[in-house]
Amino acid sequence: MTLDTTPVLPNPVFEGSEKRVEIDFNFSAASPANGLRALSRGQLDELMSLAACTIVSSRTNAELDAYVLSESSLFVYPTKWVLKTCGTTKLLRAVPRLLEMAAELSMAPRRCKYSRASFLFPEQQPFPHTSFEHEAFFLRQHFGHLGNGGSAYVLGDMFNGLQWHVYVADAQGAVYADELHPMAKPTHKLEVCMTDLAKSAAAPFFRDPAKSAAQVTTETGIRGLVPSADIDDYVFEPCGYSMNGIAGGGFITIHITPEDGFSYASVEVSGFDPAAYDPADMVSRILGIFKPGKVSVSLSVDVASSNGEYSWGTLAARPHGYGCQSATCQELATGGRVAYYTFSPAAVSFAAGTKEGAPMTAAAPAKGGEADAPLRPASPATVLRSTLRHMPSFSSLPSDSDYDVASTSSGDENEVGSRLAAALRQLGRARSRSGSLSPKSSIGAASEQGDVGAAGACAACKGSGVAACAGPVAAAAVL
Ligand SMILES: C[S@@+](CC[C@H](N)C(=O)[O-])C[C@H]1O[C@@H](n2cnc3c(N)ncnc32)[C@H](O)[C@@H]1O
Repeated sequence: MTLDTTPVLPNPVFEGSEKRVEIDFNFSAASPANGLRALSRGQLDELMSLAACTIVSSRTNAELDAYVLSESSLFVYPTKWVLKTCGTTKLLRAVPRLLEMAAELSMAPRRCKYSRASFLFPEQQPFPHTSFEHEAFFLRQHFGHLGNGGSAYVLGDMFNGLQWHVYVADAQGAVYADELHPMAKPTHKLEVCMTDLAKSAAAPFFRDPAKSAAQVTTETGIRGLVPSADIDDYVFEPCGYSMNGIAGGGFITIHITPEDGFSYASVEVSGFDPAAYDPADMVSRILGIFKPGKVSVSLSVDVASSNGEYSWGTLAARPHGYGCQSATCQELATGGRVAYYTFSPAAVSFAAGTKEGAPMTAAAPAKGGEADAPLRPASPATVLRSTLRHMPSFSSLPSDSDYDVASTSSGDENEVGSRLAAALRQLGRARSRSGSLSPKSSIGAASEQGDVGAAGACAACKGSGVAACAGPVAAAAVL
């Protein structure tokens, strides 16, 4: 008799990995002075229900309104909308109605950026989050009139760690820092996604009725990440944690799924002066709290520097105890750039000469790491999830008219599904005809555009023995 040794994951599982959309709007003379902040609570509730989540609590200051959601967070500035949701939410379904509500305020979109890491359970996502291609085409239907129609990129290593997906469209095309209105500032963003949290690090995020959310925030070290922030924190029942911290025009937002088997945590630090903190130090402190087995770090800025040099978007040091699996830089067609890194303690083991497949005993645990830090070979379940996550992307695409998914916010999903199926059949035919990348497609071209060589010259990975490194990060990474 053969025993089936495939590990069974708890059911239901929770998809921690978030989808995030950031839309910048233009004011007009007829717009209210507070712009999008004039949207009523009823309107926000309607939008959240389209995205399939609810508002749990809120904080406000002179610059923005911040909402903790049942699944992640919403930030509303006068001209900027940032919605981040996880689970099986339908984030993009809220976009068409948001654009209608903004039009009623005489505001039109100027820029849209959508980003997300790989889903842990992609097969559970609802349309249009069924694939990055579906998401990108959905976005193109609504923002394709901006600038070049939008560009879509996939960064990172397909086999090791999460990949990072980015769609961006900007009415102005490439934007340079020295062309910005004097009052306007580029937005700098650090996003850290972590999986396989150490059990001891995940434990405080299971609800203890004797502890307040504020105690959890302080005792875990979360409060110390941005000490000046006004914090709105929430511990879910029986587990799960979300927080927003706002300070001036910047925010930190943290979301934690502590369940063993699919543990996940994300930390985003956005909108602060880039000189206010060192991203490498921030990453180290975050890893000290969560002690994850896998880490991805995205550093992005939304405009290009005038001379093409960037002081932001590189990590000055590799996190202690972690090795770099991949380092990729993507200059955005709209100006600005995204640098994306994946780290894992395993990479350190390889660097130390541990044989593949042998039990891993990492020489150096993560900063503040403990004996139970998850330094272990991938389990079959992890490999299965990784395989699902890395199903191949399209290498050529049907035309927009073949793929009209603009009306899906209220449309018939079956009909949309049929149209998609037809488009996919056509894609299959086109693919077998050409067998190569369509020149007009930017999706799936990340390795051409984003990876900057493979000569092993990446300072981040030098000597680590990592085969998957995309190469040097714009010659600037000095990990
Ligand atoms: C707090 S939210 C955080 C989402 C975030 N993207 C993440 O996973 O890091 C998800 C966590 O809360 C738990 N949870 C409990 N009640 C929930 C609810 N009503 N809606 C969403 N998540 C809930 C989930 O099981 C999960 O552990």
